[in-house]
Amino acid sequence: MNKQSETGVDNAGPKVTRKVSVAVIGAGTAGQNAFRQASKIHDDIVIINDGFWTTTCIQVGCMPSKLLIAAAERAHDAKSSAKFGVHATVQIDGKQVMQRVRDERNHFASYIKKQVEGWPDDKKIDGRAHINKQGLIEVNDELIEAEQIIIATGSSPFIPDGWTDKLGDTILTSDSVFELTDLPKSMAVVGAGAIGLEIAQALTRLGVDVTLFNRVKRVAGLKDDDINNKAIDCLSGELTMHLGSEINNVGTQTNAEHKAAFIDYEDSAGESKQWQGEYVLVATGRRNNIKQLGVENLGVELDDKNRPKYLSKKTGKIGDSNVYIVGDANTHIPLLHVASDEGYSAGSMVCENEENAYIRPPATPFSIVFCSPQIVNVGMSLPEIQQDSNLEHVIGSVSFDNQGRSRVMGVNCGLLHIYGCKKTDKILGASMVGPDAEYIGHILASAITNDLSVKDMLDTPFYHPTILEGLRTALRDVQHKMEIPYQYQDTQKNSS
Ligand SMILES: Cc1cc2nc3c(=O)[nH]c(=O)nc-3n(C[C@H](O)[C@H](O)[C@H](O)COP(=O)(O)OP(=O)(O)OC[C@H]3O[C@@H](n4cnc5c(N)ncnc54)[C@H](O)[C@@H]3O)c2cc1C
Ligand SMILES: NC(=O)c1ccc[n+]([C@@H]2O[C@H](COP(=O)([O-])OP(=O)(O)OC[C@H]3O[C@@H](n4cnc5c(N)ncnc54)[C@H](O)[C@@H]3O)[C@@H](O)[C@H]2O)c1
Repeated sequence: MNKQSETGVDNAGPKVTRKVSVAVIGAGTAGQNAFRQASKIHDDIVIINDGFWTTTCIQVGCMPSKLLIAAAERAHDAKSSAKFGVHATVQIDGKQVMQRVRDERNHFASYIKKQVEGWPDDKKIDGRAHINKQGLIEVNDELIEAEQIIIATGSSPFIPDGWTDKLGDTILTSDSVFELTDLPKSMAVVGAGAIGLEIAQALTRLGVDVTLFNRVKRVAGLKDDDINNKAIDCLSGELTMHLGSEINNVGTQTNAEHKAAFIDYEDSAGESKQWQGEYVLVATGRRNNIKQLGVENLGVELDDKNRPKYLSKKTGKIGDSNVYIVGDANTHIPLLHVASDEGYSAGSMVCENEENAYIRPPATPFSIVFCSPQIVNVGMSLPEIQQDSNLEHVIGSVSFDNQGRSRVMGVNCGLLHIYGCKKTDKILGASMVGPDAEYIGHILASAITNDLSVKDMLDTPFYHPTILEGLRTALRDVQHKMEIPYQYQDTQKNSS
């Protein structure tokens, strides 16, 4: 990877301190997997990481957010049990809630720490890497020449220009919110993507006065309008949302000796308003950590959104170079299981027997937002399907508002759309808001990955009474709309 030796240009600068077969930059999920895999073959390998060695997912991402949601669900169940004739008094100890989030997070982190501690010290470098003009990796006082480089530098919260200064210590992101030692009284959450929705609802359920802002009338980036509208409908019962609002200014002001954050915004009707409260959690998206890294010095071209061009979605390889960009760093699908698979594949690719490497196929697109009811997307989105005129599609649908088991459990709000292909009897994709969506999503993802037909799925048993029977109703609707007469039986309509 040393451009100096390729070009023959003499470099009067510092000398290379080590030469390695493989350098992994970033020790999150993707980087650690790549390192573990590549270490099976290569001994001259190095992994460089800036910050904690325990992964974003465990430290500030998936795990602490789900721990907060777990507490919120307990509070919600207790508070909403009166309709079952069960009356409970709920007292929320904010300090204990936040302490458990961190204690359990640290418990998960300790396993990763232990693994990393087991790696030889001379293969780990704690520091921020930069790739210099010669294509060499600069980190601390080292200059490393690597034959192959795996970049797994992850992503960071995006904060709109100037907000950090204007909001001072009232600003929070997902990197800092889980470090709060107590639950605040009030909070604005800006951004109704996965992060904003999950945290806003959890904190609301824990008694925080939360106001959620989003500039478009959409939650969780839903692309199917009916599902989006249903999600807004289900969530708005307990969550104060200003969707389609435009934030014009943010800042702090002192009222009666208390410092408060404020947000000046125009609501969706165009009326100017102000919100005031204790904290502003900025959840306006994440950006890949690549801009400052110097990847252009390795010949990697980035597009105007900092996405690497010529990226193999299977392996993270960039064109025919010896550079791999995996996990959130490549922005392809910034989710944990994808980072994990991509790291594994890149780690296998840099091994000598590349041809025999097991490369996991790109996963079927699949995402879950753990708000309540959950939001799930699987396979192709509706706009993607609609753009392809060859895909003759039908939309099978089921409402969970009156679905048997959902109603029994008091979680009956939701809608599932399954996009079926008329020509092939296969499932193209699905979008859902509703109870047990995480399980329904997994079944659909498995069906798409394994190329099952709608008939195959309907020939498998659905136990009664389950929320999953709703999936069967939607599949039957798909089959009915496909108008494949030999498959559709009127009698099947009676599901319970
Ligand atoms: C609040 C939150 C909740 C989430 N919930 C979920 C969820 O429920 N399910 C899900 O699938 N996904 C979830 N995600 C996304 C998931 O956490 C990420 O997709 C995943 O952790 C990315 O892993 P990674 O290995 O690509 O990056 P990371 O784990 O971020 O690792 C990157 C590492 O590289 C280091 N680094 C960066 N630049 C340099 C440099 N120049 N030199 C050296 N080191 C560097 C970083 O410090 C970091 O240690 C969530 C994310 C957040 C923030
Ligand atoms: N359950 C999960 O799988 C999970 C959970 C959390 C995070 N994640 C990952 O983290 C990524 C980032 O999540 P995210 O929620 O931060 O980003 P996102 O891009 O999904 O959502 C950001 C939201 O902020 C809004 N927004 C942006 N700028 C705004 C502004 N100035 N004013 C008002 N609204 C604004 C956008 O319209 C969008 O709705 C996700 O794409 C996902 O990959 C996954």
